[in-house]
Amino acid sequence: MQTTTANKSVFDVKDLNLWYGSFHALINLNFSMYKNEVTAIIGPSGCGKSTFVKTLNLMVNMIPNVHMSGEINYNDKNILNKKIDLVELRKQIGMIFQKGNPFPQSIYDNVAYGPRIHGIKKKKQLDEIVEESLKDVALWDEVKDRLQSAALGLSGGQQQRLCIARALATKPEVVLMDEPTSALDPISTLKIEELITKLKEKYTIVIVTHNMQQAARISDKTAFFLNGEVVEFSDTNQLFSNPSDKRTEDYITGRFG
Ligand SMILES: Nc1ncnc2c1ncn2[C@@H]1O[C@H](COP(=O)(O)OP(=O)(O)OP(=O)(O)O)[C@@H](O)[C@H]1O
Repeated sequence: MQTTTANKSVFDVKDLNLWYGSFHALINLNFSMYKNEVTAIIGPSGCGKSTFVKTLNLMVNMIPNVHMSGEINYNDKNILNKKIDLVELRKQIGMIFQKGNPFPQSIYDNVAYGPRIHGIKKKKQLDEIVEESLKDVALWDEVKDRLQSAALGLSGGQQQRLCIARALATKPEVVLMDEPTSALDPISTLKIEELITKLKEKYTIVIVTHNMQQAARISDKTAFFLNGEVVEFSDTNQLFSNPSDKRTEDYITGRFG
C-alpha cells in the first residue's frame, strides 16, 4: 500500500472488523484518510463500501446485531472505545446519501435545520450560515430569491447540492458521501464533482463511488474493497496507472464487477 501525503491523518483505521450477526462484512481494515484530501472507496456491489463509510460516523450503531472490533481513530481518539457523544460526532462528520433527501420544508429551513438543533436561534446568524453554505455549494445565485420556496421543487442536482449545503451548515470537518451522483444526470454529476474538488480546500471528504472515472478524476487516494477486505489502498494515480494487486487490475480494467 503506497501513499504519499503531507497532510495529517483525520481517520486511522486499525484492524477494523464488522459483523452483521454472524456475517463478517468488514475484515481487518487498515488504512488512513487525510485532511483536505478526497479518499475514494471503490469496489463491486456488496463488498462493504457503504458499511465502511457508515462506521466512520457510527451510523452502523443504529443497525441491530452489528458488532465491531479494532479501532477507528478520529483525530487520534478511538471512537469505538469511548463513550462518544454521537450528536457532536455527527456534527463534525456530515453525511450525504445517494439521493438528495431534502426535508419537505423550505430551502432556508433545510439549511438552517442543523444549526438550529445545535442551539443557534438568532435570525441574523442563521441568515449568514444559510448564505455561506449555499455559496459553498454554488447554489446561492440559483435560489437566493426563493429561499422560502419548497426544497422539493428543486431539480435532482439542486436537491443534492442543497443536501450538501445542509451538511456543511453545521461546520463539519469531514463530509462522507455515499454514491452522491449515482442518481444524477451527467451535467449535475459534473457540477458535484467540481464542487467536491473545491470543498476539499476546507473539508476532508470520503466518497463511495461505483464510477471509476469519477474516482480517478476527483480523489487523492483510493481504497479498493473486495469481499469486505481492502485489497489495495494508495495514491489514486498509482492505483489506476500501476496497481500492485492483480485483483485491482482486473477490477479497474472491467474484468469483473
Ligand atoms: N443491515 C444489514 N444486515 C445484514 N447484512 C447487511 C446489512 N447491510 C449490508 N449487509 C451486507 O453486508 C455486505 C456489504 O454491504 P454494503 O451495502 O456495505 O456493500 P456495498 O459495497 O456498499 O454495496 P453496493 O455497491 O451494492 O451499495 C453485503 O453482503 C450486504 O448484503
